[in-house]
Amino acid sequence: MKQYLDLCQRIINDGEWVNNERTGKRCLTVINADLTYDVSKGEFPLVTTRKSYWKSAIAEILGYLRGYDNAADFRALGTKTWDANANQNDVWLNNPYRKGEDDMGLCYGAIGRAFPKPDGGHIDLLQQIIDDLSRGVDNRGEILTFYHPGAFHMACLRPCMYSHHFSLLGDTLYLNSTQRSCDVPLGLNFNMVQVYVLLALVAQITGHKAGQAFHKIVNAHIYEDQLELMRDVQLKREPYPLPTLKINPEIKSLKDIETWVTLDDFTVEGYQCHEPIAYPFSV
Ligand SMILES: Nc1nc(=O)c2c([nH]1)NC[C@@H]1CN(c3ccc(C(=O)N[C@@H](CCC(=O)O)C(=O)O)cc3)CN21
Ligand SMILES: O=c1ccn([C@H]2C[C@H](O)[C@@H](COP(=O)(O)O)O2)c(=O)[nH]1
Repeated sequence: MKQYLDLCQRIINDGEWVNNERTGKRCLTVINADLTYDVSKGEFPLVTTRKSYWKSAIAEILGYLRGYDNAADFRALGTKTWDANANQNDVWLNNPYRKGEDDMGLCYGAIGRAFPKPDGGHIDLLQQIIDDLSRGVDNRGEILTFYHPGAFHMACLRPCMYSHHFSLLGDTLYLNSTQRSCDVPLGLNFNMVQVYVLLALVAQITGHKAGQAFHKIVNAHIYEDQLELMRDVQLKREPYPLPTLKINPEIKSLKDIETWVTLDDFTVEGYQCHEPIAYPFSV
């Protein structure tokens, strides 16, 4: 929690104003932040200085792991977070590749579960990683990437947290996740939860202990219409102790994640938080 609040404060103290063409808004911006979550110690990084919708965050990462490319599928899992990007952005609405209502196009899991090969066909990057890790192999390139510049024109948004690199040391699994662009008041709330859950889940289904997750953020920003709420409300609050996350131990394979896992398989214990803050969202 401290590392999150420190980053927010750093943006306010040292950030520079940058015009963003896509959203038409200015963002107070810093470059480079490194956050660490110790999954082995159960340090679940849930923001306590406002109500944080952790179920929505877990639904997003489950949808990515399932290879979803449609906001309706994300809603069925329990999150509306893709509705706006799929259905309210004029550039995407006028894109000839958009397949209709709720389509997100070729991004996130739609790439990671079926990465197009230059010589034809696809690779299921996640399945390959799970297979390797399950037999104790780390080939030093266990990288789940959602980043495919050749598909950007066929997607509603480029992936923000675009790479997840798993490593095995003995029987402990580590994760390095990289994010190119980060909406600190809204997105990062979710992204911290997602990095933690990704390591915990993959460790569980591949039969390893979870170690640390390292989260690298390149462009960390606060939109101009979010600044006052962050500076004058959220940062004035004292954080509470971190809660803990429990994952159903019956989740044992990628197939389980793809077929029957729901948000009921995740519980958060001891979550004490301040009042919600409704930050404006930029489409
Ligand atoms: N500008 C922007 N920021 C983001 O964080 C973001 C995008 N766009 N587009 C793609 C995804 C969608 N994500 C989202 C979208 C909406 C919320 C949001 O509205 N959160 C509210 C309510 C959450 C709820 O009720 O489930 C929040 O208070 O956290 C958060 C993350 C993260 N990403
Ligand atoms: O997981 C996510 C997804 C998106 N974001 C934020 C970061 C930016 O504010 C926007 C994306 O805009 P770009 O113009 O494509 O950078 O969404 C996030 O923080 N976390």
